[in-house]
Amino acid sequence: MTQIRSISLRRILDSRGNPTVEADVLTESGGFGRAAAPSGASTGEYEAIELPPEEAIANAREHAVPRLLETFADDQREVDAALRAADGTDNFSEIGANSAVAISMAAAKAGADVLGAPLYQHLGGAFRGRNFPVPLGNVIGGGEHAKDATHIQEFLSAPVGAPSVSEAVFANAQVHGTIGDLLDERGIPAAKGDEGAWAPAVSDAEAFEIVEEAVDLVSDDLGFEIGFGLDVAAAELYDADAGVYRYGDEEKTVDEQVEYIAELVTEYDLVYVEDPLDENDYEAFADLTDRVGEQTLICGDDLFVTNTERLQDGIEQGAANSILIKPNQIGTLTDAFDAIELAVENGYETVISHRSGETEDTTISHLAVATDAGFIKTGTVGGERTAKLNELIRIAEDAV
Ligand SMILES: O=C(O)[C@@H](CO)OP(=O)(O)O
Ligand SMILES: [Mg+2]
Repeated sequence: MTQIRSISLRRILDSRGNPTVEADVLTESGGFGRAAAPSGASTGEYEAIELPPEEAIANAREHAVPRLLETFADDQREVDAALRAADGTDNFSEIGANSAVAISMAAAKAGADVLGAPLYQHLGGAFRGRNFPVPLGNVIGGGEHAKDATHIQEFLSAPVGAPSVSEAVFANAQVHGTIGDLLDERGIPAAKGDEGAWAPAVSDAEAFEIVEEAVDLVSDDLGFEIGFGLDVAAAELYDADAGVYRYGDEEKTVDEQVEYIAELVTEYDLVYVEDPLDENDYEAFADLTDRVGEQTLICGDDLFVTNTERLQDGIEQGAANSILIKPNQIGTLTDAFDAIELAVENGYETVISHRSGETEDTTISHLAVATDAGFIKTGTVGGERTAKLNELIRIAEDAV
């Protein structure tokens, strides 16, 4: 029997040292699942609401747990519908998206446990694809993830030519290490940001130079293609009152920003550009996609927030050609699956992603394999990042 017998919720630490919600789900027959909510720093305006963990836990215990005890852990849609019904709002502001996503993911793991299947198999089923995602590895970053570093939030190594997941994961680590050496040679001290990427006090232009050199060196050494991409997180740079993007003292109009990104795509052969424009500017996203969408992936993170309605608007307007999927942005695995399905139907690439505040939870690795995602963005080094990368390596070994 997969009926849920009990749900325990507790506060645990995330990678920034902040409290977050962990859920344990136990079924009647002894199936067990445990999952924890991640947390963003550069959060999108339209994300589901994360409540202070104590409040989220108290509200979920009162409103959601009694309903969930009538559901079955292997019926993910039923579990997630019960979470939505218990919350009663569009954005999980009653029980908190942090409680919701932790319970949703823990229930999926309990369902898999009862069936004796790995999570990727339970979620993906017999007809899932046979591809593995390319890991996008954050190697230099700043923005909201590190003070006094680059304006662009993330420079992402993308080993698109790697023959296997394992080689791709190690390639990203080598790019990260090589950048450490290059910074050393230039006498640039660098601490690390929230996701383990180097956070040197260099200009964006110098970061481009260093990342390009590092991916070329590692690509030559390993003998397969490694490109790179960006998460601009442009909503954080955008000054809505003035209608300009601010890079420190320098500013760019919307048209200049589109031009700047299009030039970067061509100059560096970027394989991926996330949130190059503000989260409310579908039109500029469409303009940029029109210009460079054949050459690269233009990905909506804060733009779409894993939300099917916002993605539908983007599809209609031709804004972006890929979507970042973060289950905690929307609150449940069902909602994340629906967003993936809509994206795939419309030819949008999917990129499954971690948050800057993370735990050892590895659900996103399974989600990426289950849904045949083209990419997974989950950092390069640091225990909460390697937990997901190492799980990906294990899944690849298991799935052959
Ligand atoms: O912007 C992003 O894509 C994420 C993850 O890299 O950052 P955060 O979790 O802070 O929103
Ligand atoms: Mg982002």
